[in-house]
Amino acid sequence: MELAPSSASFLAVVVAAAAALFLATILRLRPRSTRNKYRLPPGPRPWPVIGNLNLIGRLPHRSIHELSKRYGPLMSLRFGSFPVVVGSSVDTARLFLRTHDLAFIDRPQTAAGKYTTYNCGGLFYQPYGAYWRQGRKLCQAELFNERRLTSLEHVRGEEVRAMVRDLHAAASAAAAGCSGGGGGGGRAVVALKEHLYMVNLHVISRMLLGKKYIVDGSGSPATPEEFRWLIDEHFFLNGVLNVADMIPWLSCLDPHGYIKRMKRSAKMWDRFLEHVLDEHNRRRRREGKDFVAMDMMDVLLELADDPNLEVPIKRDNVKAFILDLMGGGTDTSAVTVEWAMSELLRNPDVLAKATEELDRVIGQDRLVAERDIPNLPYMEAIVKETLRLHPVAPLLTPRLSREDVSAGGYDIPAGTRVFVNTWSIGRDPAVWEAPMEFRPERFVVGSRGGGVDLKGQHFELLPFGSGRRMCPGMGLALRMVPMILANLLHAFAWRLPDGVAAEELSMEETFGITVPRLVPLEAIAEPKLPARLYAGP
Ligand code: HEM
Repeated sequence: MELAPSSASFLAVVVAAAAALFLATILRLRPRSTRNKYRLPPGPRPWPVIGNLNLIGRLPHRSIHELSKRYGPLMSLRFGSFPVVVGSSVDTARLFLRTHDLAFIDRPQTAAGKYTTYNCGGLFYQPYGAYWRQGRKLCQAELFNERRLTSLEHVRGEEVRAMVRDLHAAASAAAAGCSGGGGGGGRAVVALKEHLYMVNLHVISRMLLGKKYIVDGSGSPATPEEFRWLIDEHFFLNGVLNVADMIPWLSCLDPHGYIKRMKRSAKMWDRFLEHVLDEHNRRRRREGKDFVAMDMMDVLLELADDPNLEVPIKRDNVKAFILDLMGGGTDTSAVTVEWAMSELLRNPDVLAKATEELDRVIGQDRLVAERDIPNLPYMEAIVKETLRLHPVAPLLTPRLSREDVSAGGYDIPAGTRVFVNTWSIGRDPAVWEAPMEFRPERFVVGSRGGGVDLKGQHFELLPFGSGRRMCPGMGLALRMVPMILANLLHAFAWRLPDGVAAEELSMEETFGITVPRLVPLEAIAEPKLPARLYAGP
């Protein structure tokens, strides 16, 4: 939800003009009735037209965190025409996501949903109802159940080994001065995020589409670079605070140019998805009666032909579904591992302990396999600690109340946008000792947080949300993130480029639907295992 500086000044002009023009009328027409009829949670007084948008900065979770300190853990805001409620404590998170789960299960419909996901045709923007339930069931049955995930362990193993191979090649090239090295004094400086994107993209691509589509020379309509840009753009546009969503009469002006960008990104996605869909349809036609569905796209296309389906699936729904899952499966885990590596490079003691655990459990003559993860408790604690301080979606993703609800002594009217600030909860000194310190030890069995998991049952740690709408990809993410991280640490010795002190490493964030590092992490990777282990799958 970022307001770019130029857009912000344009917004200021529009808003000032609008406010001046409409002030008198609006003040008369202001929804006093809402305030009178409902006992809303406390919050700052909204301005006409803009509501409290003037209080929300470049990083909304931080602005909202500051406001919550003043107005309390259950707070009312107004974004343009829409009422907003924010929960910033364990108790309010429980109210929204467990006690009243069904009342807050919808999502607001936005321009991004309309333009970038086939008119909200996938899972993410879908209102609660038969179609959404059918989609979630399908995900569980075809992709994310334990049996299916286990059967695809070899796919994840191969792609992680390929990532280690590619990183080794990039590090060697950088060390030899052949590519974007520099700053490492002849050492191997690598841009980690690119590798993290690709490993996640390849895994989700093989799971959904049966093969890797985004590889050079594959005939795909998008190159790896274009696709990475497309995913970044998609996540930015779907998280951005688009003022036109909040002040509907501004939407025809498209004040920030976001809608134009959404249409452009949608076109590129569509070209890619049509290519994949056509390829799948050709095999179906070729194989006729012998056709067997091999991947999620096949399953969806078969369902699209099924006249008995509870809610019909159309071609655009197939594409929207795949798009939501490809986006969800690529960016989130990459962002998490990049934050984990940033924290480890800032905390050499933690890095040393993680390395010691890997050396002891895995040894020096193999890479880490998925089945090793349960034997690496410190690694698991690092993942939890990373997601506590750097939840990928700090405000979860916006929910919408379907009915009037009384919660925590206040009223929350139907149609209110609801956020849970997990970023605040992760920093709450009433919940966490020394909350600003990166201390995985707090999650090790026997310590106070030893029993806290991140699967939506413990409201102090909710990176995947909780309740019926929580992340369906959690099982995959909890396999990918520790597996990638463990192999990065086991296969390479890492340090910051020469001249960058640990305490100087920037930890600035940028905001979209996920919150990645503002500046991609660059670090020196030195191989430390026998050469044959870098040969790839
Ligand atoms: C570290 C990794 C991940 C994190 C932290 C994460 C987090 C989240 C969160 C917070 C939500 C919103 C939940 C809510 O509204 O309460 C969500 C929704 C979603 N996630 Fe994830 N996610 C991750 C990985 C994945 C993966 C790997 C996939 C798919 C392959 C995925 C697919 C989705 C989808 C489709 C939704 C929308 C579900 C719906 O609205 O019904 N996510 N995720």
